[in-house]
Amino acid sequence: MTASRVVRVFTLGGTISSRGVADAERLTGAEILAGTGVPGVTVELSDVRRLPSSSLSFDDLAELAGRIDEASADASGVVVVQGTDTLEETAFLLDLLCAARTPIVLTGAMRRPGTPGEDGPANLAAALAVAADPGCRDLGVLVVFADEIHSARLVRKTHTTSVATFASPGAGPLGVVVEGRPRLLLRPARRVVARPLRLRTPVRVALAELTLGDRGELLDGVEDRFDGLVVAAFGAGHAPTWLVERLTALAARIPVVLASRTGAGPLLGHTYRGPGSEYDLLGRGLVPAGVLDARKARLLLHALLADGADRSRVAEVFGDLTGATSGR
Ligand SMILES: NC(=O)C[C@H](N)C(=O)O
Repeated sequence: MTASRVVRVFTLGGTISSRGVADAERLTGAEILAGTGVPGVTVELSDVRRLPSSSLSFDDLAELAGRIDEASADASGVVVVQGTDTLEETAFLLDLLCAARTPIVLTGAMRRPGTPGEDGPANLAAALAVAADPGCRDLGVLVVFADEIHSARLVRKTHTTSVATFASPGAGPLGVVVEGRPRLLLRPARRVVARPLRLRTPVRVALAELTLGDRGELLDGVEDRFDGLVVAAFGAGHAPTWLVERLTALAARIPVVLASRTGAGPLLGHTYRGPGSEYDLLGRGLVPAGVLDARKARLLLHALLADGADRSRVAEVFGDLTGATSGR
């Protein structure tokens, strides 16, 4: 008989814990997990927060990252149960902050407990199976939802209500869970950062999406209010010609990362060369987001600056993600 594997579960709240529509009607972790057993897996449970995921903070996640690393010393894996609204961001932030090599799996639900076809129990069971599987070590933080296994680096919430809301656009899931067993299709090449980052100092990083006819009013004074900026530009990294000087001036004051508002595909700086093209903007000191979408680029810039990175380190880390020439 094989020994049972221990999976440590941390709960933060979200729809999976919502008995009703009021915040006060949240279930405890034990209530969420009641009836969701996976053969051969022993669950150890900690209720950490009971919040809608839109109200989770960097401090909440930094504390959780410490607890995950501690728990990973003697558990086979970790499951974080939370709301889906910010799950694509919390997963990636934990990926940057955690040292653990055991599986760290985030999951939640789109349908409240007790509603027809509630998805919480199935998502939880699949997450526990992945967290307990030694074959899922060293994959970075994972999101398991609707029987798919996604990399924190690529996953996005793509639908307001669908139970199949999580997808990795342009890449697809790393694997699937079939009849309770994880099946990996791909392995990520390597970690985004070689060592875990620490949120040592408070920083502010803004994300500004460019839109048709944008005159850039939202960029006014950004350099005085924020320590860094991510611009979600058009297509493969394009801005209107009239914003080029403004973006150049901003990049001279604070790190400015150039990402795409499309939400998928790399930003490498290889296509157009005219004014406002990504080639032009990267030559003016903006840093390419590479394979990261704008939200994840914002989290990486935030974590790097909070860890004490200077501009050259920021350019180096993002440059490594692109394999392309990074900004000055
Ligand atoms: N499906 C969910 O969990 C959404 C919820 N509002 C949350 O993110 O907390």
